Amino acid sequence: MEPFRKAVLPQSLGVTAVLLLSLRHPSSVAGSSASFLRPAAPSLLPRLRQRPLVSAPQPQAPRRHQLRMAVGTVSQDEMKKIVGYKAVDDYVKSDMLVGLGTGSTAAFAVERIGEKLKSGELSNIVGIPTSERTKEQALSLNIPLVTLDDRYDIDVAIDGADEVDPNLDLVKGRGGALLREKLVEECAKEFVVIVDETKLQKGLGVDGAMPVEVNKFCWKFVMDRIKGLPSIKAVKGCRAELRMQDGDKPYETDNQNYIVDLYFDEPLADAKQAASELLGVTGVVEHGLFLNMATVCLVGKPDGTVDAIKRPS
Ligand SMILES: O=C[C@H](O)[C@H](O)[C@H](O)COP(=O)(O)O
Repeated sequence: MEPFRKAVLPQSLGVTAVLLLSLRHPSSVAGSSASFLRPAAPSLLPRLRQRPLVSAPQPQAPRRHQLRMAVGTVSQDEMKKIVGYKAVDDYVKSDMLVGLGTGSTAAFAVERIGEKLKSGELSNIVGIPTSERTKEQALSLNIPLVTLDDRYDIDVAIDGADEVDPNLDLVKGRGGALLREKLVEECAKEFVVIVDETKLQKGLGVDGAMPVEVNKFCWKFVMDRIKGLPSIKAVKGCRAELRMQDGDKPYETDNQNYIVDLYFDEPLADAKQAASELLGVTGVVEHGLFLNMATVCLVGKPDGTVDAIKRPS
């Protein structure tokens, strides 16, 4: 991973230059990024100048370095778009059942599927959305949908993540969709994680909230029990907060549950143990540790290229 410097660049800088460079010198675009950019280039350039077509901002648990940008060329939003489009171009084929993720990065993958269905490049795609907002976006793009109750032979799921460690284990759920995401992504033959480079971490739980979805009933009691779990309370600086929305109202998930966000000053020493202890607490519905699930991670980089990292075997 390249080091980050805290610097803010004008958004207009960069992507145009990188795309022009990529078009003139395709070999300068890393790996399979070249094949991604070449066919899409004529239509991609004008589109990248627009603001991203994502749904209205959702309440998100804060991320410590959310505004951090690498000194480079493309903005964080542009990295998300490039990586979201590439995931669809590389992993989605006609006739597939596709898990549709949630969040600002996954929204670009959904957008690309809609676009390719409309143009006829893809046909007979059926999606399974991981949240109500993804469902709305997919329906607006005329993507046919089913639920897990109808089918669960998912060929590929594409979703963002809040943190990715070197084993491709993840923290997810800062957008509140963790339960449905985990249900869908556990069924997928291929789970493609799409992130910009700022999401790569050496360990899990250190760059912002680690969400836990809990039943509303006796949530304070459940939160206290979570804080007291050996693998949680042992982590330096551990604290727990009920996620709020609009100031003083608890945030509610699509499943009408609450979210307890855990914060730490250092990464979880044993994420597997923490996952198992969390699920042992009555009242915990699901947690945001997605361990041993991702099969590949596509990482959007500040120079407009994409790295593909396979799960270490
Ligand atoms: O609940 C939200 C999901 O887990 C998202 O995949 C995650 O928060 C990443 O979202 P974004 O791509 O907006 O950073």
